[in-house]
Amino acid sequence: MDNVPLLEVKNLKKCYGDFEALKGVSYSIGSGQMVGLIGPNGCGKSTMMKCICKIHEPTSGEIFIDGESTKGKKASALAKLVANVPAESRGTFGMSVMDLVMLGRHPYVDSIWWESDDDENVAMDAMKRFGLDHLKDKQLSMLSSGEYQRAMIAKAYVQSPRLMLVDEPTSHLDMKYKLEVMEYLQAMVKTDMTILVAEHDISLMARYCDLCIIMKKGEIKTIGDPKKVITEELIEEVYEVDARVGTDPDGEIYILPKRFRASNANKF
Ligand SMILES: Nc1ncnc2c1ncn2[C@@H]1O[C@H](COP(=O)(O)OP(=O)(O)OP(=O)(O)O)[C@@H](O)[C@H]1O
Repeated sequence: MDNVPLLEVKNLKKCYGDFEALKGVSYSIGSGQMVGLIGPNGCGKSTMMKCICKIHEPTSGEIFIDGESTKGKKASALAKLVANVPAESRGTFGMSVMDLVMLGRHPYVDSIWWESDDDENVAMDAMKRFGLDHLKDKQLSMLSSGEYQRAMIAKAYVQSPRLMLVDEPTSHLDMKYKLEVMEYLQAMVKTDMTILVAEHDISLMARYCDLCIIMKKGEIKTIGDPKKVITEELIEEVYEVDARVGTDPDGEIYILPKRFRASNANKF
């Protein structure tokens, strides 16, 4: 099924009561791509991800992953296709890094037996890949934000999904760990996984994404190569700020916000 998109979203609508958070969104993306979901706070990025992994049921529309509709799919079957890394919100329960990563194997675990040695080997391999082996027994509550983010991504990785959804992975991280997380995501994309990542750091997205989906108020404004579609005009239209979009000597673009004209702070 070579021509089947890895993810196809067809006329997706999601309402919370009377409020339309997604207003009939359609797009498709291929496999082995890093796709950035970009847009202002509240534009519907997390809602989109929650509909794709069925944390929320869409109000209408349909989603296909690798040609299979998510409608009526059991959670365990869906979890073999799509893994979700939510925005950081730590539970306070006393789970270790190993416990968390092993949770990612649950779609593969027989309902009667506990995880097998194979599951444990997969988890250990993931912890090595993500530089977590020395933290195996550490409580999640004691991890730095960078370590926690790597642990969450390792948990999603051991699900062996075709599609990984990653919501604001770098929001608590310094510049070094932002780059590190993006490098890990890029390494997984090279194994033919598709990653849909929602992020507010547009310069980072422009650098790492093959494609970006720019949203505003529950709709898609544009989809395309970030180096082509991210312009000063687009930033002004979507974010209502003046910004400079420049190109560095390596050909990477960067975005420098300058002014929010309609800010209430002006009346302060
Ligand atoms: N469970 C919910 N019940 C009611 N309204 C919701 C719910 N979840 C989200 N919303 C609303 O839907 C809109 C989209 O929210 P969503 O979290 O998808 O935005 P977002 O683009 O991910 O924002 P951010 O960048 O701030 O994370 C917002 O107006 C939000 O208040």
